[in-house]
Amino acid sequence: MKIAAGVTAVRIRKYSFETIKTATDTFSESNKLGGGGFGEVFKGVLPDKREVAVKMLFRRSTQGEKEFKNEVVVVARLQHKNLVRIIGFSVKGDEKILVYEFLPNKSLNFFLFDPTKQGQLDWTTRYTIIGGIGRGILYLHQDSPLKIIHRYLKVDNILLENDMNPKIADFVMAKICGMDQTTENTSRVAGTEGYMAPEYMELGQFSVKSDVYSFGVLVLEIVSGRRNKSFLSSGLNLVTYAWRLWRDKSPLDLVDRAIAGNYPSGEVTRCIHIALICVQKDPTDRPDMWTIMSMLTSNTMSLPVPKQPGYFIPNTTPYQSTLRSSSHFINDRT
Ligand SMILES: Nc1ncnc2c1ncn2[C@@H]1O[C@H](COP(=O)(O)OP(=O)(O)OP(=O)(O)O)[C@@H](O)[C@H]1O
Repeated sequence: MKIAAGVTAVRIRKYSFETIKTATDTFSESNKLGGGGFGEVFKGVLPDKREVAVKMLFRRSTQGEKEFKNEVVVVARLQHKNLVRIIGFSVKGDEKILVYEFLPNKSLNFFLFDPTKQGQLDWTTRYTIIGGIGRGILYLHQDSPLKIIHRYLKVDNILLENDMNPKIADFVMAKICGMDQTTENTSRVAGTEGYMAPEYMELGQFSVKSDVYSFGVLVLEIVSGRRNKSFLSSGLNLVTYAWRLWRDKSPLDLVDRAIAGNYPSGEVTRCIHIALICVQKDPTDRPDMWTIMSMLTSNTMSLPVPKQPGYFIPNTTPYQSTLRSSSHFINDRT
């Protein structure tokens, strides 16, 4: 398959199902890297000895084919240091498979939330990861041949290279928008609890600003080493907790104990400040990714005072929702 991407043509290969089956040792449990709402991921070795990650979409998923084509078409056209690279795909009947470059460090969650590995993420590494994710999103929103809203940003979808360079993965939910299009609506709200902007969960409205919201949550998680949804203290999640600390003028209480005392307080405070600007309730108050990146890279640019953050508790949803796993949220609105 050859798909034009701006001036560059991107080649992705179609593999036979047998090749993929052999590469993954018949999708063996020992090769399984993980799985979520849309499919399972296995490590594989191609006949040319290249290590790959093979994503097999769930067969019975009614959205399978659509999501599959979406991911192939979208990812094949994207080329950036902070986006995972697609190598090929395979289709056999109902089986739909995507083949990606393999990243040996797997995803950010394996480091961030594991007490034995958190220490490997010193502040400099965390700051570099934040910058890389931001550059990846900026490329999607503005610099790539297409304007793309990812809609599925979360630590589990941030893969890490050996040098800890982050790469955004999982484009099953990605949406290509017209360059002048600002907001879209969907009747099928899907994503991960804790990362979805309130207007997306409540009204099905998504835009680049809903990705900005997810970026803000990611930054708070990277700074604190805690998951937004699992961190509940007296009814607070990470976003509301960070906001309260900010208001009480003690934002640094948020910082992960694994890096206690080992960070530049000014830079960390600025990151928390920027994250709170990203998670503001009203999407029009959230700056675009270009402005966010300018804020991150300049120490002199003045930052607005963040307004109250937005968040949404799925249990209060007025319409039927389906949780495919504890955190995976799909909401078909009628
Ligand atoms: N290219 C890759 N290289 C190495 N590991 C990968 C790669 N792609 C995915 N993985 C690992 O497989 C796991 C499962 O991937 P998957 O895309 O199903 O993500 P998920 O976030 O767990 O699920 P979902 O996105 O469907 O909710 C990831 O968390 C990651 O650790």
